[in-house]
Amino acid sequence: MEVVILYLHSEPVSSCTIALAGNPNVGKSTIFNGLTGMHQHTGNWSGKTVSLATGHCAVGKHLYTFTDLPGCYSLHACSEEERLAGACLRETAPDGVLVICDAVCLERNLNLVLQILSVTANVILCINLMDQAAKKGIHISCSTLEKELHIPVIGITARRKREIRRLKQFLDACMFQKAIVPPMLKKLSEDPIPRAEMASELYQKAVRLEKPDTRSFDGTLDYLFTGKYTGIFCMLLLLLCIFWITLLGANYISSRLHNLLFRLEPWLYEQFSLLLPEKLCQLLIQGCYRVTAWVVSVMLPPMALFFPLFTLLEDFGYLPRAAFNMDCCFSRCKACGKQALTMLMGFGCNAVGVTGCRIVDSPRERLIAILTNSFVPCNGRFPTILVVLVLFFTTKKATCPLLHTLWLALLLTCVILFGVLMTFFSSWLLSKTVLKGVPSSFVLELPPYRKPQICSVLLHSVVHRTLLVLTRAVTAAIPAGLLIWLMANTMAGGQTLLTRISACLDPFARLLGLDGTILLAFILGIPANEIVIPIIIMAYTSQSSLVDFKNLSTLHTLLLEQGWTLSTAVSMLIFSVLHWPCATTLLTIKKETHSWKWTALAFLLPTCMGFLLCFLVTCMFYGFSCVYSFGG
Ligand SMILES: Nc1nc2c(ncn2[C@@H]2O[C@H](COP(=O)(O)OP(=O)(O)OP(=O)(O)O)[C@@H](O)[C@H]2O)c(=O)[nH]1
Ligand SMILES: [Mg+2]
Repeated sequence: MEVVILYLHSEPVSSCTIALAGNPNVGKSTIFNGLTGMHQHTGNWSGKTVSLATGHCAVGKHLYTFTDLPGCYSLHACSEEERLAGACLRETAPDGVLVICDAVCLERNLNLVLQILSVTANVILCINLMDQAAKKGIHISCSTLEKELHIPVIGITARRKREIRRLKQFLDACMFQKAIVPPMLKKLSEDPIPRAEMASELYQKAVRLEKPDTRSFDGTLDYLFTGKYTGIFCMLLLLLCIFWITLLGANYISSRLHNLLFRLEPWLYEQFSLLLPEKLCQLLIQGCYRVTAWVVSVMLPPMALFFPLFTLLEDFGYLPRAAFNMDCCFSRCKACGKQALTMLMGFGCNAVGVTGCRIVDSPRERLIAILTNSFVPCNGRFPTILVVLVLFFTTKKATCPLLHTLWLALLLTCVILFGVLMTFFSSWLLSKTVLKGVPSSFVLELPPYRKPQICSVLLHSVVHRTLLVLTRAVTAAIPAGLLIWLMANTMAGGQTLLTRISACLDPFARLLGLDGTILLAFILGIPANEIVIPIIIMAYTSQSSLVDFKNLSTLHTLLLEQGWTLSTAVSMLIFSVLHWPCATTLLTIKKETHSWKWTALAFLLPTCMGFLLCFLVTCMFYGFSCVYSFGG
């Protein structure tokens, strides 16, 4: 067969659309972010991108619109992501398709390239991860592939900025040249068996292996991280380390930030009082500002540390190994092992975890994953859990701060494990009742370990992820602060409105080992969980606005005065893990399930379980106290 490469020059147009397609985890979103300056989620595991994202970039005289597609192994829709990617390529017919391949496993990736060629000829092939291939002694000849496939081919390392610039220039040079794919090649690409043979043939021609890939390092790590006994142990150890480092750092930053923000308050009050009436000043400063300052000082430091540490593990390729370790537990609950990944995403933010459930293919299992995502506490619930742990489960005078934080991290790990166990239990419960069915089989790809990009992880996690969550929390805190202030300052029948509502809720809350104020704080905390503790403090104090307790022991005394006991603290911990999801998560659940019925179940399931467990624990404490007093 005579090979003729023919690029037809078409009329230059000022704008064009390019879809980024490829197998999962080959660096499509990394390239998309590099080209458009956007911040799509990247990480070393398959299936992060679950919906289409669009971004723009100008090169020379042309404006390009890029679409980041979910990763797919084939265009024949087996999963929701594959259906979405296939539909985008076939139906929206972009001006060009930039197919990204992983240089380390090119043969498998070429199969999709050939399949895309049977749909469109406007294909540009980008072989990414050339740095990883070079490390493994894999040499790829782009010119051979160009000659064989009749399309432009470029090899890059997307993590390097200059390589992205090179890709832009390359795209601009090729986009307005139309490649003619020989009909023979197109025809062969349509049939799966000849296509696989052709992919293998192409691979043999274009790839030269310098040394055999022994993978000893990856093998040893996998032996540890996925071993029958060592896997779970390593997982717990890593979780403990993450919490320990987070708590150590957060303690220090939090207290400094707290001092700074609360020192600023009198000055702000003075400035505002020059311009506004006194009541309005109180509303703005003692209402909005105090709650916001609390949320920022308590929430920002742990998030700014937890997110980067978690992302480093994600970038390294650990997350799918953790999912692998938890797979058998999920399959025993008749749920999908991929749910472990969405559960891990839920630690950062339950709303993100719920959207991530799109990676679960079976609709039944996806619903289970969505409904149980809020059983693991998100970052917003950590402050409440931490305050209770510090006040009721640690010694007041810590001789060694390092050990004290380690003990606290251990307790926090136990609370998280409780959340994980409840996820297993509720998944099992759902699969035995409203969502009966057999667990589907699925393939979870364990990616190779990759060195994390420390700088970009820090930048991405701190600047984008942390600020995003914080902005959301602050947006909820400001109106909540306003509402709390108004309730605490509106008198009804000789009592403040806040006190009256707490009194109404009190009898029911007592059954759960809590009190009316705590229950009200959780209800008012629906917009953002992190404002629960500030509301409790405010309601407990006789002052008309949120107090700034100078240190935690002042708070401890305040809580003891209000009748808090060990039973209250345990119920508080249980209820912090098991209660309704926040407003953002509920809206996301509605968006994902398109059903108010499932959204209501997502609200009721953790709430009812929380009520039940709190009630049982309270009965137990009551029983113990009766026996003790009888014995005494
Ligand atoms: N070493 C190295 N790592 C890279 C390169 N390009 C991407 N990565 C890493 O590969 C991982 C996957 O990148 P993503 O951009 O999330 O991949 P994706 O194809 O969008 O993945 P899905 O959305 O899950 O299909 C990330 O950890 C990136 O940091 C590269 O050129 N070299
Ligand atoms: Mg992606």
